[in-house]
Amino acid sequence: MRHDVSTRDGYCWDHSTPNSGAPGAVTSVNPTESDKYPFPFPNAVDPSLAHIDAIRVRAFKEQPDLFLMLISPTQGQALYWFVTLFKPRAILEIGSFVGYSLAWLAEGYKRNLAQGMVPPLAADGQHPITSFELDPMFVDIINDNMQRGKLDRLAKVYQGPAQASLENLAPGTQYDLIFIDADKSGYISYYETILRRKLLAPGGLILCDNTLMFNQVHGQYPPVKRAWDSDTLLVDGSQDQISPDCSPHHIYQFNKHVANDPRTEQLLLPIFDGLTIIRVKE
Ligand SMILES: C[S@@+](CC[C@H](N)C(=O)[O-])C[C@H]1O[C@@H](n2cnc3c(N)ncnc32)[C@H](O)[C@@H]1O
Repeated sequence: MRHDVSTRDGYCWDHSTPNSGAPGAVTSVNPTESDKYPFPFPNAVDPSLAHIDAIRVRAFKEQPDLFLMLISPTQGQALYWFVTLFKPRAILEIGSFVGYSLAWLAEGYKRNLAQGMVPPLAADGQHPITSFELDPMFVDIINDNMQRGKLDRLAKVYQGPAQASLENLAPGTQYDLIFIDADKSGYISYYETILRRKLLAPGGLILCDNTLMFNQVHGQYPPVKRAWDSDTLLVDGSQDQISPDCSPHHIYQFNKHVANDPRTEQLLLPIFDGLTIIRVKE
């Protein structure tokens, strides 16, 4: 399975395809090209965190058609850095799939715990990291992956539609870091609910994935030959126009919504498929 997005779309494509089955073992998207032009930077992923790749390898084996729903290893490391830099006490993820990004968040939290940078785990068993996932089958896989990685005491996944889960959070619940990576049609609503319900703690950050949507959200999202729908991962080469129902359109609307919102400020980091950081203006 090859994904040659890098050359066509001009991306720094770090979502190489695992194929050996060994955690951390990845092959480049285009071995010929990378042999000719070796990547001139240090390893994208800290080798001491390579064990997290076991989740990616497993997803590639068990859900090959959905594999590209995962954030990339570099993005995973970016999440880890956010957690270890900002030391959030409570984290929320919206859209978990098999728990790959969740594992990066949890590993960051684990490091903060070990260094005494966050309070010890609550005696009542409460988890510092909460994640929402719609698909019950994925919830089972996430639980298994969290147990395998010994992260199950840190992160708990709740099954159900994220909008309802957000509405059901107890009044006063707040998170220092919220990562949004579920259905793109829900982004504006999740963002608005977070602000309306004051779910973001003072000084907190919202991170949103896929805000470049594979180069399809620039300007007026010009016609493309390839349409990406993140919910089904459908690649439809016959499409000349992006449909108003598809993910690039939703992300375009979301980016515009956030850019025009005087309550917040944002920064789009062009890591993999775009990661937007949002904070409330003080
Ligand atoms: C892009 S994947 C998440 C990938 C994950 N963050 C990672 O990188 O490891 C999006 C996930 O959101 C879930 N999802 C879609 N619609 C949802 C909804 N309305 N509520 C909760 N989860 C939803 C999908 O089932 C899918 O597992």
